[in-house]
Amino acid sequence: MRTLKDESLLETRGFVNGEWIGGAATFPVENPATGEVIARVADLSAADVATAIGAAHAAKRGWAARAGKERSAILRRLFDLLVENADDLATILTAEMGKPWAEARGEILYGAAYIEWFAEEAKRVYGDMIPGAQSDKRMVIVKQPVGVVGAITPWNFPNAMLARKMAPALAVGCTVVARPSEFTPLSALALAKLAERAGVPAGVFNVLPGLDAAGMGAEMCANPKLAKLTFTGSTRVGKLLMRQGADTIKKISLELGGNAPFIVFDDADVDAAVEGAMVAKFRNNGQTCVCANRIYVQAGIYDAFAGKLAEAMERLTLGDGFADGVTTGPLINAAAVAKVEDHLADATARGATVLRGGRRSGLGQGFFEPTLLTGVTQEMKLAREETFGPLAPLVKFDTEDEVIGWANDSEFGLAGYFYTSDLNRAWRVGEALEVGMVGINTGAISTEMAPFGGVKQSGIGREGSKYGCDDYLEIKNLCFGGLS
Ligand SMILES: NC(=O)C1=CN([C@@H]2O[C@H](COP(=O)(O)OP(=O)(O)OC[C@H]3O[C@@H](n4cnc5c(N)ncnc54)[C@H](O)[C@@H]3O)[C@@H](O)[C@H]2O)C=CC1
Ligand SMILES: O=C(O)[C@H](O)CS(=O)(=O)O
Repeated sequence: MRTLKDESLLETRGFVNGEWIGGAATFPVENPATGEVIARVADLSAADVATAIGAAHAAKRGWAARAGKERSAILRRLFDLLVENADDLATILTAEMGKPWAEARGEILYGAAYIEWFAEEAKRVYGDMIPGAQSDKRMVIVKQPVGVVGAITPWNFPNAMLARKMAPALAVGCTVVARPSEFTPLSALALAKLAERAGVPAGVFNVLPGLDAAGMGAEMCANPKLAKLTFTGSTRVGKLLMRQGADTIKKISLELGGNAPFIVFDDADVDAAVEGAMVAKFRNNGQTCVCANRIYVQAGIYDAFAGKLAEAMERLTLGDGFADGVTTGPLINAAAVAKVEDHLADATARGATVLRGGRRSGLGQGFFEPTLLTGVTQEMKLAREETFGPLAPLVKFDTEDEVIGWANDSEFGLAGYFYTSDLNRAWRVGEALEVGMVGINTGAISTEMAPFGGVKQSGIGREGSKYGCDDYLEIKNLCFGGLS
């Protein structure tokens, strides 16, 4: 790994109640581009999670009692530290996750933007005053932090997905026990290191790496001192956590899998649609939950779009994320490559044609060539399941009604995209797509300023935006009577 300006940011211990602690053992973190072990990290346990929840529970009263402006100032300092250390944080992120360094640095700034946003929201947790139902009554509606929050996060955005959770939680006065993906714990531990430096008090933000994901998650779901669980990851695990939390009626926020349709109508600006598809499909090497998973192109422009997209894909340069000029890194692991190959094999066996790519790269185990497929149909796996990799499947359609029916024919409903020059169609299709977020003539929809989340089996709740604190607050009615 590249040398860090501040080597202390490469932290391998867990952070519990303001202390850096080791585990009974350690586990390796590998660079997905090279297979090199870049660090061995403390393998904490479900028992350690219980200890951390106890510490977070003990800390919550004092943290909630601080003025929002005080919490705001600490989060603002954390934002400043993230920006100041963005280069080192990007190096750590690229080393453990594989995305190109420039994209990793962009993620650090994206995660920091959530912290900046909620540093401001910390000062705006407003309530209401309701006139009494009787003349001697007045009702004051206050919003209070839910308490201890468990956060379980994925490997594909190891900084931003945790920042998107801990920022609103801390802003409103909650405390957090976080468990990052075993593939990418270092970015979360570096965030904890900077949170400590920013003045986040002991017990308020805890980060516990560990291999026993199931046991650590089960402890969060069962522990009565934990009020809420927030999870980003697969729909499979989200369903499991929801079931496990039922016994204690855990409040839950879920950011789960996607299967985004990307629709190009005959009246679209084809060049703009191609650029949008390059962003929506190949950002993070196709490893985002809002990636275009299906690309529907209307018959009149199908051949033109396919040819231009194939040409644009030549700009993608596969390689080690630390190498200059690389736009596309490795997939996270062998299982991810196997899923891409499974979807590709199923599609070609059912009649799809590989226009470009279609095989592993000679660069190493995690590298797969960005692939363009034509002749794809709804029956193929890659139209029904989330590929989470660099497959661009083109499906030809004839009418608007037909493509909306296909786009909505999914148990997922996170994001969708379409290109058109017809304003009436923009409203019709935007309102018809059964998703939480729609890109209209753009492939880039993610920002801290807008609510992020989905419908159907893509999740519950929204992250970011002026709505982003709601999931961390309870509403209480203070009813004053006997007034004269
Ligand atoms: N909606 C969204 O914002 C996002 C959704 N995702 C989805 O996540 C998936 C890819 O990310 P992965 O990390 O592979 O997902 P994953 O669901 O396998 O893992 C996510 C996290 O859950 C943990 N985990 C796994 N099994 C668990 C269990 N039984 N109990 C508790 N925790 C458990 C993992 O260690 C990891 O930290 C894709 O489906 C993708 O769509 C990923 C990022 C964002
Ligand atoms: O897929 C994810 O992990 C992120 O939610 C994608 S985004 O927020 O960068 O769009």
